[in-house]
Amino acid sequence: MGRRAKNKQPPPEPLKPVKNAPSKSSSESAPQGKARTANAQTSAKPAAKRKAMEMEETSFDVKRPMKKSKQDVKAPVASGKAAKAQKGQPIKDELESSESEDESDVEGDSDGWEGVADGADLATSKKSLFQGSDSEEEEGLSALEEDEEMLGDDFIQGHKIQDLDLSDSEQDDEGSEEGSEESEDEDSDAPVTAKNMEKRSKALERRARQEEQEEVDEQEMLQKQAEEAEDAMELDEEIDGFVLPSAEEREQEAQSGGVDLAVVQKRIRACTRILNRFTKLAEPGRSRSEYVAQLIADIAYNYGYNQFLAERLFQLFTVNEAIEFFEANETPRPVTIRTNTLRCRRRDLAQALINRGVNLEPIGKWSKEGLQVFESSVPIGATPEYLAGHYMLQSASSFLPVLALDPKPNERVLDMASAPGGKTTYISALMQNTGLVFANDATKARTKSLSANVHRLGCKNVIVCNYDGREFPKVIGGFDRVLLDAPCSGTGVISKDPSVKINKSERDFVLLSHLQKQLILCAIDSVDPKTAAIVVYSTCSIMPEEDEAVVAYALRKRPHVKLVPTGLEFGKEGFTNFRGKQFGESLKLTRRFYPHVHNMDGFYVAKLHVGKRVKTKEGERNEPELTGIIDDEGGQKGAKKKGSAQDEIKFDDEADQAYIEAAKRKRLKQKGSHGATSKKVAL
Ligand SMILES: C[S@@+](CC[C@H](N)C(=O)[O-])C[C@H]1O[C@@H](n2cnc3c(N)ncnc32)[C@H](O)[C@@H]1O
Repeated sequence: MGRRAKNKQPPPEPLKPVKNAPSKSSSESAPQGKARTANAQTSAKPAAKRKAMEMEETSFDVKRPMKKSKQDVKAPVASGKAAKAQKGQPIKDELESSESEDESDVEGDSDGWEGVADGADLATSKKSLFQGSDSEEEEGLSALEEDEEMLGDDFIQGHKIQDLDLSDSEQDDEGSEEGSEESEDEDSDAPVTAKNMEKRSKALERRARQEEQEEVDEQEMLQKQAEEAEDAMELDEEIDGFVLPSAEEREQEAQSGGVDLAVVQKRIRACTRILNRFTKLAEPGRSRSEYVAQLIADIAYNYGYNQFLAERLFQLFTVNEAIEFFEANETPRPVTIRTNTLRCRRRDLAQALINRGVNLEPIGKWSKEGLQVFESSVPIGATPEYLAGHYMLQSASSFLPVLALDPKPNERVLDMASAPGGKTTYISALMQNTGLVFANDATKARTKSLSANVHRLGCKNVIVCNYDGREFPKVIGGFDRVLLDAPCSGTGVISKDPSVKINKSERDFVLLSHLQKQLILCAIDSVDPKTAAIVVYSTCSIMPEEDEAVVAYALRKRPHVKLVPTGLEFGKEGFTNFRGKQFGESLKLTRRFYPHVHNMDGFYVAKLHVGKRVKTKEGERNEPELTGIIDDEGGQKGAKKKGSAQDEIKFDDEADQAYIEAAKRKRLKQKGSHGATSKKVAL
């Protein structure tokens, strides 16, 4: 297939739960140590109807080089099929042949959306999709030359089908038919006349189609129920002779370097089932916590997490949901791009990319700029359109904080931690290149890619700067809006960066949470106190201590700040409490996004309204002390600059007392070894 790349996942369907088609790896064939599907039955098939509806709602007008008749247009509904049809084969044939070609590629095919191929295949595909995303011109140009060679008959044939799917005019026709449906139905008892004959026959056809669909739906439902009952029976049989290992046996197992993955996966299924129906299925005398401990240990082993993180993540969900979450982290999320509206319109970009052999469709009706790429015969990070700044490779979830921020033309906006600039350039575009965007990042090296993106996308209202975010508002303040897309642990993006599975410890979460608390207060203090100002706080972590705990802290420390609705149409409510920690009812207004629910990277978004400042009793601001810059990997990088705003800041939060003590001890120790040099604090 050469440079051809595939991304067969369904698009993000944030409004309805989405289950990823699981990787159907069998324990026999996968290599030892590689994470495997433990609970294939937890994944559901995506519904073709839903996809088709979404596509109709969000499709746009793309020119059709070879227009088809209206009948021809009816058949293809889902772009998974359209993707296959790129080679010019009739869609049905292509689907059939694809099923026989690749057995592992199954779930969802019958719905018109191909399931996800095995993890390794997708990982490779995704890599090739992104090839050249560093904007290396040479690679981009050679890719272009290859592309031009590819634009032959296949391209034109594929194009016909692609266009049919995306046609607006067809949609319009459908729309007008829909609109007249009611009146026709009302008249259905009236005698047939020459005048109403056509309408009546159309109405009958439509009704027949509807009934047919209902029948199909019912059949599918019955089939699903039967499958579930069968699965349940199989599972019950499987756990029939299941004996939970004792603590000693677990210990022995660990010392011997672990057991066969097939055994571990079987145990995961058994423990999940037992925990769901504990009183009926548990062994007498064994406690729930014993099963939970075994399940967490097995999850860590099967999916390759350290025990600490597996446990922390497990605690966020119900048992079944936890398995779905860990499973979802084993497959990449859909590849998405954002149209740079400063340079082009989405439909023109779509047309240009389709002409190059890219199969895509709108991301969903919640975004006017997003496109999901299903398949591409060219590296999506090196097309001429990419190099000309017509789009940004950007994950769907990272659109969300900017949508919540909702920047307006002519405003002054601060993007406090902005490199490499996905959100900055989006903000700039929404402001139509007016006003001012301060794009700051503490890591100098990263400001290079930030500047490059700002230039490539033609953002003329952006100023790039390189400060520790905690130096604001001393550097400059009075902003209308501030985005703090905070440095975080990345627990939401494990499918993208699997190193998170093993390189995070308790200490990282403590340090990050502390830095995030410092940054959010500085973000709040950087807005103009006289105007109705907005701060959006976001992370690509799903850990409450980096999300709700940080926002709750800011609300406590800044009584003039209130949470407001994010304005995002989907997402789960933020936690109001977690494992004994109370965050407050208003935290419901914040939003959580999960890979297994929304088919996006895990993300957290909170929108804060900053009112007039109230002085505390002491007439002082309560702010935490500086610690150091945390880089993307969560490592400590630097320290505060001498004489900066934070020199006077005192930290006084009881909740972090233990942390302060530890920091003091460390500082004293450092002083001992480096003399009196370190007024800079580096923990
Ligand atoms: C999640 S990334 C930001 C991604 C960016 N908003 C985007 O959309 O492309 C977090 C960024 O925070 C920066 N950072 C880390 N510590 C910082 C600090 N103390 N002040 C400002 N930025 C910081 C990192 O260099 C990193 O680029």
